[in-house]
Amino acid sequence: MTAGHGSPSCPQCGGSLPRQALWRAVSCSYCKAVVTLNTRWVERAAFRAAWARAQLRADDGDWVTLAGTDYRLLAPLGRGTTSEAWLAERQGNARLRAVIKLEPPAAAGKQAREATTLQRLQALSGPGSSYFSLRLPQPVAQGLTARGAAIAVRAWPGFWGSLADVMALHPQGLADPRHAVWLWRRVLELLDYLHGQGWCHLDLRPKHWLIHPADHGVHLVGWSRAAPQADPAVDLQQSAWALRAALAGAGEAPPALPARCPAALAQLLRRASEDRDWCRGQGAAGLARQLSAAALADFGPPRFVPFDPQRA
Ligand SMILES: Nc1ncnc2c1ncn2[C@@H]1O[C@H](COP(=O)(O)OP(=O)(O)OP(=O)(O)O)[C@@H](O)[C@H]1O
Repeated sequence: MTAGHGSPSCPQCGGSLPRQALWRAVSCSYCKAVVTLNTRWVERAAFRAAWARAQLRADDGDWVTLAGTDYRLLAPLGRGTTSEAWLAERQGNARLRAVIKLEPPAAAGKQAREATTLQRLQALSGPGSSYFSLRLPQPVAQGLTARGAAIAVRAWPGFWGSLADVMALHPQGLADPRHAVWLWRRVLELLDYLHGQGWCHLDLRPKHWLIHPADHGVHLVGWSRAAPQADPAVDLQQSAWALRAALAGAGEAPPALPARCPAALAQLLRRASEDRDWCRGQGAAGLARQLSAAALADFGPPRFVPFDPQRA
């Protein structure tokens, strides 16, 4: 604490300090506290101890080194045909929770494409970009590791599992068709933004829908096939098929909508999944409006229906 141009004073007892306190540590002659007023001064021993802690690598557990940085693998999250997704923690000074997808080395090219796509999606600017950039995967690193090709994205808190995981728990299909409404609405909102920016996802299978039960959120993963200047109606149709499958349950091909799915929602899902030209005419925003109207007709005014993936 300095009083203008006067002599500095001790922040602990208010006693006056020698001027050297402005650039180095001094001992207060009144209260004996070791004090410096230099905000850029760091004690060597404390800095070294902090640096050593940041470099610490426990010997237990699983590790991968990706793009020169160590990641500790914390828990498996899911599996694809040849891939494993892991919750991981980046080590070092800037710790970060990430999801790492490990695949055989031959997938490196596909993962590089996915990383480039994700960077381009994060760089989009326009109405809604700051909001939707948080709902799209944020790439952290990509490259080869000792365990194969890897891509890391920031982890989303609150994620439960994929829609495919929900379906595996419910071979008879979702018991409450009202959940189809928020699931589809979340994806249509994202598609409306994405299509408006000229991009399509092109692989909206249920395993790419990540579910956040508490806030009725859906995040999309699996961006390796995404492309600019494609037909947005493909995404709209695929999203409708994914929901038909979730409502119908396993073993139905093509998924037949069960009797518990009420008329307006069933008719909309049938049309959207089977009529690509109609989807193109509607666009994601048009489908979202149709969904609101169907939900009102079938279930009455909107209300929050808690989603428990175990009992849905
Ligand atoms: N970012 C993520 N966060 C949480 N889980 C994820 C994430 N990415 C993937 N997963 C989990 O891993 C599973 C498999 O992932 P994905 O479908 O992307 O792999 P894949 O089928 O091998 O790859 P691709 O779809 O590119 O062919 C997903 O269903 C999901 O459970």
